[in-house]
Amino acid sequence: MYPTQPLTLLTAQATASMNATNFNPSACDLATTSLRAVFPARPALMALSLFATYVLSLAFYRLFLSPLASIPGPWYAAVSGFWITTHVVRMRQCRTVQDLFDTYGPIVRIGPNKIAFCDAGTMRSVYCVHKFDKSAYYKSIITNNNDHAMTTLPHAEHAIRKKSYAPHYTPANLSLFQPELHDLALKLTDILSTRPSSVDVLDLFRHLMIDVVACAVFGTRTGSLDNWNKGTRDPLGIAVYDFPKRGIMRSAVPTWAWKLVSKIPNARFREVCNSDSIIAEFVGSRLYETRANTQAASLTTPVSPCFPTSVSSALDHMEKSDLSALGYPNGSESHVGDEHKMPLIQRLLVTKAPAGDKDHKDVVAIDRDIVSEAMGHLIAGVDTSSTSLSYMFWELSRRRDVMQRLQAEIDEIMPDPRVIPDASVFNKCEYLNAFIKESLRLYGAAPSLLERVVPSPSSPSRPSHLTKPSSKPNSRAGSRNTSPSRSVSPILSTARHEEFDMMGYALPPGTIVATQAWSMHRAEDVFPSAETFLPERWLMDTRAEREGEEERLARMHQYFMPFGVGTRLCGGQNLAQLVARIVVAVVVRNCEVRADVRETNERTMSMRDAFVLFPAAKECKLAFVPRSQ
Ligand code: HEM
Repeated sequence: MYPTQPLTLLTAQATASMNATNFNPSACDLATTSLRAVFPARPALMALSLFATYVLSLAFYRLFLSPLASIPGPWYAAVSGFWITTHVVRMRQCRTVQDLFDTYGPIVRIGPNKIAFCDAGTMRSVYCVHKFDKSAYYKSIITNNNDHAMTTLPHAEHAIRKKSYAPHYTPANLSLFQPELHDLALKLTDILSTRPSSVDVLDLFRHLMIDVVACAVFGTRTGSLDNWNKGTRDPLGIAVYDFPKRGIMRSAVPTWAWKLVSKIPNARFREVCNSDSIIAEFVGSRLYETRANTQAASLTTPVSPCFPTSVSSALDHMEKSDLSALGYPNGSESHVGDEHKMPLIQRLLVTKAPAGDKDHKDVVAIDRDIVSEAMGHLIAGVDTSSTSLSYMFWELSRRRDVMQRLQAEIDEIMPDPRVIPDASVFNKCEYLNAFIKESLRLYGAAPSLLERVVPSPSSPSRPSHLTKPSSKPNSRAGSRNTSPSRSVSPILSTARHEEFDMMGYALPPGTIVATQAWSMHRAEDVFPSAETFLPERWLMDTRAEREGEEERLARMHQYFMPFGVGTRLCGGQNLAQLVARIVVAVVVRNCEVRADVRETNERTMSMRDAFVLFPAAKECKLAFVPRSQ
């Protein structure tokens, strides 16, 4: 939109001036002659100066005339997206945006068309109340050439997807997978306590998470943890690790060139390029197995009418023929309180599979959709959880006080170090939960800008109550709240029928707006000594006045967004938290954690961000010593 505007302006001005003077061919000849005098037979020079004029006028427009011109921020960020891109490439965007907040206040222009803000009220408005669509940025993590929940940009389309998978991740449904999670946690502890030297837990936890997600999503054991332990190559693990790199390359290379690039004769490079198809092949096989098994089961075994509440509601709209073809009883036969464990992929088949003799094309499209959705969960769940777990254990290795307090609490609820309590017991462990929250505050694995787009008046996602006509165009919508106080809750209202008032500034449709957990979690007035790891901050101080304490904790929760916020909240957050509780509890019950500062220290663990967080050294080496029981 913006790039064309200065040119249009220039053309309009040129036409106007031609109309204003009586057009005279001899004057025109004169102009051509003088142009020739300046650019004697040098079309390249002429093109160059036209281009320079275009660039300068564009910069001038963005800096002084754009509707975003009055928003604070460095001039070079307003002029071009190049500056912020350099920080993205250096994997330091989160810190850079934080520096801008420190310098310019809670709303900053970080690109010609991009605004970052750090304010709890505005965050709620954008993500929860008005539910702006996601920006095209998310398309870089598309899987299997198809959308999944994370990459579906329009809010309305996303809501349909979410409905199909969300019941799977309720705490009640996830609790059915506890036996497998307990097995994996004990296997992990055995591996850790028998290693004579330090291990790279980032890599180890990645393998653990592949097993975890595979069990909850595909209902299968991939043996990734075993492969890691035996030093066997793990193709799925490698593909999941490679996928983000492929995404970056894929978004940088045009589609026509991608086929050539992915044929570059280097085995490792081709493996990275093919990571998407390797994962798709694995997930596709699981889907066909699941369908075959459920169809066979319907013919051989009388199926018990057992679905948990959440599943029965998902089944309500299914036709009887759909359900029986897949081996399930129809929705009316299921009843509340029954429990039937099914992996996500099976659930998606139930909710998305077409009735009996649907067109082959429909089946192919639905299968592709299920495969991409399941792949999306694998990609979203593995690196995020393994990074967070790695930082948790790194903190434990250097904070004896935290480790001791945690061990005291866990020893109480786990008298037998090999018997893991139910999730409901962990939910009541105050210090364990405070420890996990504090870890997610400082080391939440997705601390980056969650980009959304100000909708246009015609957008189907645009809430109707946001189209009230009012004040002047191209001006600030009202006086800016210059106070950095984050307790203000600036409800978005419309300045003109196509503009939004964000913290006193009118933003036109198409503006990209975002906040980042990195900054929300480091707001000093909400989290005093924000850079210090203090699990205690999440506990009620019994010596202080109760009302004040409740207010303090509520405010911290308003700013706490490690899993995002609003309708696009992390789909797997309950699984991530369940796994974190089990793994932390089992490991601290069985082992002490140590770090050799020569291999793991502040420098190697310094945070880098490429949407997902990771340590600078891309590894986290820790040693685990069995505790004397
Ligand atoms: C510590 C671990 C995790 C963190 C910090 C995390 C963080 C996030 C964040 C911040 C988002 C929102 C992105 C946005 O608004 O743009 C998100 C989305 C998502 N995450 Fe997670 N995640 C974690 C683990 C998992 C796990 C274990 C799974 C599943 C197995 C998962 C599945 C998803 C899905 C499906 C979405 C897209 C949700 C939607 O738009 O419907 N995540 N995650």
